[in-house]
Amino acid sequence: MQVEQLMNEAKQAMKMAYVPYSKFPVGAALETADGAIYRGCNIENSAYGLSNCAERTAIFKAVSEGIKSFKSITVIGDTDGPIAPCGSCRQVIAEFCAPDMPVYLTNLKGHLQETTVDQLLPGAFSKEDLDYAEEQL
Ligand SMILES: O=c1ccn([C@H]2C[C@H](O)[C@@H](CO)O2)c(=O)[nH]1
Ligand SMILES: [Zn+2]
Repeated sequence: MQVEQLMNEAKQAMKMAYVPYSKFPVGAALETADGAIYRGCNIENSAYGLSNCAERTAIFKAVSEGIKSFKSITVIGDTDGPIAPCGSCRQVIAEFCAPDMPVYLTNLKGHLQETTVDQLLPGAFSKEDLDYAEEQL
């Protein structure tokens, strides 16, 4: 799918954000291997720490429906430059997406930064680390 279309999907998702505390809506559009789109928004809670980011909402929606193969993720917020995903989302993206998968970071001004999963979180802790430790037992 064209990046302009992905940005529009993410922008539509942003409208669904539940952000009474931060008033900072974020939207994400996760493109599956089959070309389907899972939208995600941030969903906050009065117990602030329970808030879920847009990126993780999109990924958890897809994974909960049995989809674990992805082509790209696009994230949008009303930031000065391209939005920066938080550390938790970088780790969750690294869990399900290939290191070379494109990540499109955007904002309402239309700025676009194309990066990759590995660039977002170099040296991510992963399942392979756990597998290795288990082999040593
Ligand atoms: O990439 C980002 C950055 C922030 N947030 C959310 C978390 C919280 O709801 C609000 C302010 O941090 O924005 C996201 O959803 N994605
Ligand atoms: Zn996050």
